[in-house]
Amino acid sequence: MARSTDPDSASARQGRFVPARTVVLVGLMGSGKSSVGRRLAQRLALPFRDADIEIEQAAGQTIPEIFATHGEAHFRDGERRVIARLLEEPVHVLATGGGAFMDARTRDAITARGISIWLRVDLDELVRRTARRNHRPLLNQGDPRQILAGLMEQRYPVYADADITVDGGAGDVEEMTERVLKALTAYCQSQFPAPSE
Ligand SMILES: Nc1ncnc2c1ncn2[C@@H]1O[C@H](COP(=O)(O)OP(=O)(O)O)[C@@H](O)[C@H]1O
Ligand SMILES: O=C(O)C1=C[C@@H](OP(=O)(O)O)[C@@H](O)[C@H](O)C1
Ligand SMILES: [Mg+2]
Repeated sequence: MARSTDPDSASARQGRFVPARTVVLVGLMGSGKSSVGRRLAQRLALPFRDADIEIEQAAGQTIPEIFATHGEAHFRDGERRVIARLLEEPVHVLATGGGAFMDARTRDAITARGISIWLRVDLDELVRRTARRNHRPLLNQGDPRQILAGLMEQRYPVYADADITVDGGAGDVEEMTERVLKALTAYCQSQFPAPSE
C-alpha cells in the first residue's frame, strides 16, 4: 500500500505541467484507473491516491471482506466519505473505484474540485484484464462478461459526464498514460489558461 510519489517533490515538478486540480480517473473495473493513475502521477511528479486502498486502510479490511461482512451499501458509504476527504487534499492523481462516479454526491464533489477523466475501454478488453485477479466482489457473482456488459449499459451514460474521455484498449499502460497526459494537458490549456504576462 505504498504511496508512490513524494508529495513534496516540488523540484521534480519544476518546468513541468501541473494540473490546476486533482486529476480523478473514472471508468469500469479493469479500465486501468489504478495502474494508469499510478504512472500518471509519476509522470506529473504528483502524489497518487487510490480510493480503494484508502477505504481498505480506513476499514482495516480488504474490499471483498467489506462486501462480505457489511454489504455493498456500507462500502459505498465509506467510498463517498473517503473520496470527499481525498478531494480536500492538495492536487494529486486519484484513482477511484468503478462505482464511485455513479454516486451523485461523489460526482458533484469531483466536478467541483477535480478534473475527471473517463478511461473508456471495450468489453472484450475489460473481460481479459479483470480475469487475471478475483479481488472484485461484483465480478464474482456470476458471469463476468455479462456483469460487465450490464454495468456498461448502466454506467457509460454517467461516465460520459466526465470532463475528458480517453479511449483505451490499444497499447500498454505506458501508452495509455501518454494519451491521458496529452488529453489532460490540452484540456487544462483550454479551461485554465495561464494568465498573460
Ligand atoms: N493499456 C492498458 N491500460 C491500463 N491497464 C492495462 C493496459 N493494458 C493492460 N493493462 C492491465 O489491466 C489491468 C487494469 O487493472 P487496474 O489498473 O486495476 O484497473 P482499474 O483500477 O480501473 O480496475 C492491470 O493489470 C494492467 O496492467
Ligand atoms: O465497479 C465497482 O463498483 C467496483 C470497482 C472496484 O474498483 P476498480 O474499478 O478499481 O476495480 C472496487 O471499488 C469495488 O470492487 C467495486
Ligand atoms: Mg482500481
